[in-house]
Amino acid sequence: MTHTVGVLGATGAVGQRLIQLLDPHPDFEIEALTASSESAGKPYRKAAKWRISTPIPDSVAEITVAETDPDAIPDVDLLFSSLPSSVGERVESDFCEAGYVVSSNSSNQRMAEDVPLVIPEVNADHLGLLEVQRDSRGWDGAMVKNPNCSTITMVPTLKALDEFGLSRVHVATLQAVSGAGYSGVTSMEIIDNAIPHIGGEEEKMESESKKLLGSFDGAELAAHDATVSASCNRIPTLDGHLENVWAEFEAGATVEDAVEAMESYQGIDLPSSPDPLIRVFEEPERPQPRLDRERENGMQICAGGLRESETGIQYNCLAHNTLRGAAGASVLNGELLAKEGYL
Ligand SMILES: NC(=O)C1=CN([C@@H]2O[C@H](COP(=O)(O)OP(=O)(O)OC[C@H]3O[C@@H](n4cnc5c(N)ncnc54)[C@H](OP(=O)(O)O)[C@@H]3O)[C@@H](O)[C@H]2O)C=CC1
Ligand SMILES: N[C@@H](CC(=O)OP(=O)(O)O)C(=O)O
Repeated sequence: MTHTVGVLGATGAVGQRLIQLLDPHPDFEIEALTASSESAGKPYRKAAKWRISTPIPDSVAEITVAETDPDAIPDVDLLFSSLPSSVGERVESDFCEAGYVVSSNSSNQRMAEDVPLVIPEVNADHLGLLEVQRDSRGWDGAMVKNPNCSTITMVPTLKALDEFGLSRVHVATLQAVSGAGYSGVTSMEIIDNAIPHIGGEEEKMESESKKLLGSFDGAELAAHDATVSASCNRIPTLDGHLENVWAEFEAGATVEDAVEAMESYQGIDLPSSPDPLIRVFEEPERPQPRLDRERENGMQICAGGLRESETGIQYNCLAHNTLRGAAGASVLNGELLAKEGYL
């Protein structure tokens, strides 16, 4: 069954990635695009500075961009939101109140108690929080969030390893410039350089991971009790976040155990979910951003360099930050909402 969809913030970097994924999608048909007042009223091809290497799809080129307002768009089954979080904070709830189901990539409300933060292959059951959300907020619509791109890169591997009793995680990231948006980091700042600070990123990785790995009893969500410590760094790659992880466990785990747990980790049957979810490399120098970010349409999680450290297992992981980590993550959540009958 085909569902009609719209994109809030459609002219932006993540909005364009959403359109790239939704235009050929088997189950979704784009009917509404919104942006700021500057863009509203223009055909999409004029409002958006298209910066993706595949051409702007014919299906959206002539759609008139609407104001980001529930009264300005047609009645579609599902909205994807890639608004700046300050704007999302202000308007996303209005759409939910007006009856829209919103799959959002923006960071606002990710940690709210009644908002499911979901990676479908990790915690699809947390979608049950939508019943709690509808009761508490009196909405006909619903809001589901995907996590931060750095968090998405690491958490599927941690979930696979949690069978050994995850107790402590340290992670250091090497994040691509696209995570900061098209104008986020200037060339003078990043060429021949690395920046050991990304505002708010470490706190997001630490808190979002524990929510994602937590358990939902049908009424409340309990965060995982592992401690997570993150150090986030920007490097001059275009796309693909690479992360160095040190994981500690209550039970012992060998490298062979960890490889087996990651390779055999069961994903989920959704159109955008890869099989296998996690690709584990034997070559110690992989994964690498340039070589591995596009695997499985940019949706696979890659891992490698596994070794037994003094405290547990050390490894590297990588994912495409604007596909698996942003637009693709929202589309996957949309597919899950459709499968679970929320549309
Ligand atoms: N998880 C991840 O890897 C990533 C997540 N993100 C997150 O995704 C979101 C979007 O990021 P990105 O695409 O880079 O941002 P952009 O700045 O490229 O795009 C923002 C979009 O929101 C619209 N917009 C801006 N202000 C308003 C407003 N006041 N009212 C309505 N619409 C508005 C813009 O429209 P207009 O063109 O008219 O200005 C544009 O469509 C952010 O929350 C960001 O933090 C971003 C990158 C990666
Ligand atoms: N902060 C991420 C991208 C981002 O915007 O994250 P979030 O979705 O949490 O706002 C990066 O710089 O790579």
